Amino acid sequence: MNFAGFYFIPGALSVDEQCRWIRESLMSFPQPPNRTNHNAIYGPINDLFIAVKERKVLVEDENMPASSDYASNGCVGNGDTRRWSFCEEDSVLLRGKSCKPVSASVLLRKLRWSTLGLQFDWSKRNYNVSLPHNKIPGGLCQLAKKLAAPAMPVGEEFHPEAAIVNYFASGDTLGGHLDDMEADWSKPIVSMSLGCKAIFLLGGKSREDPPLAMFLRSGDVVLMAGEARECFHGVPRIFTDKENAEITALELHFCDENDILEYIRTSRININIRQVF
Ligand SMILES: O=C(O)CCC(=O)C(=O)O
Ligand SMILES: [Fe+2]
Repeated sequence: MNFAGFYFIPGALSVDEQCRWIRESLMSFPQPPNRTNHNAIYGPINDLFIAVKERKVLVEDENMPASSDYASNGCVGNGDTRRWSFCEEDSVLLRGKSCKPVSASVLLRKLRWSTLGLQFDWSKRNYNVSLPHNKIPGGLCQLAKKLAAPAMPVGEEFHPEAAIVNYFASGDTLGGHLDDMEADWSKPIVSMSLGCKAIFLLGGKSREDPPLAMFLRSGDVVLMAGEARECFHGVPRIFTDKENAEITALELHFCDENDILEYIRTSRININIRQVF
């Protein structure tokens, strides 16, 4: 099989870099205008990770009028009716809400993806350039340019325009797929692995081609360019048990940050960065 354009760079990220991008993936990447899998149900959610630390719950408030005034109060909106907000769990019990509150920690556990830069529309499977968005954060942009260099056509520079952050909890998988919504396949996808070890399968151009299996550990980077852009790939398994997760260095780093520590012990984060046009 032809795997030209596939690069596996083990240990490309230092432990400090891994910790930085894990922290950003939890605290800043899910922030609006970036969208997450929770948008479809709750609208944009602000400061999810702070709400986890503060043990808050998200509740629906039918009486809350549609108003941008509420945004500054940490309330969140669904479309143009701002109905969901983080509250203290006790205050919800006192108010006797009919709607079941959802704890911020459950929402964090169920966070499956967030999108940075140009927003990917999963329902239409394309980039929706009309959705509000920020540029890819500067530090991530610089890192992606540096990492992409070996897979770039001579004399060209990688321009990161969009990124998808995948969050894997124990038991989560990513089925075999192609990333074919970008205009220019000669540019690589830069894919960073953080947290628990995973199995990555790199198949061929047909779903029937038997895949090559490899482990991806925290700090490993994969580049997919050229021929490899046309190869099916997926993540059938992550390892969350102590012996196989291989995250001891991360655990030591996060020993004073209990919420991150608890999260990463049973999770994998993948950040993949793309040039769209
Ligand atoms: O999680 C990974 O390593 C791969 C992610 C991926 O293929 C994707 O998001 O398109
Ligand atoms: Fe992919």
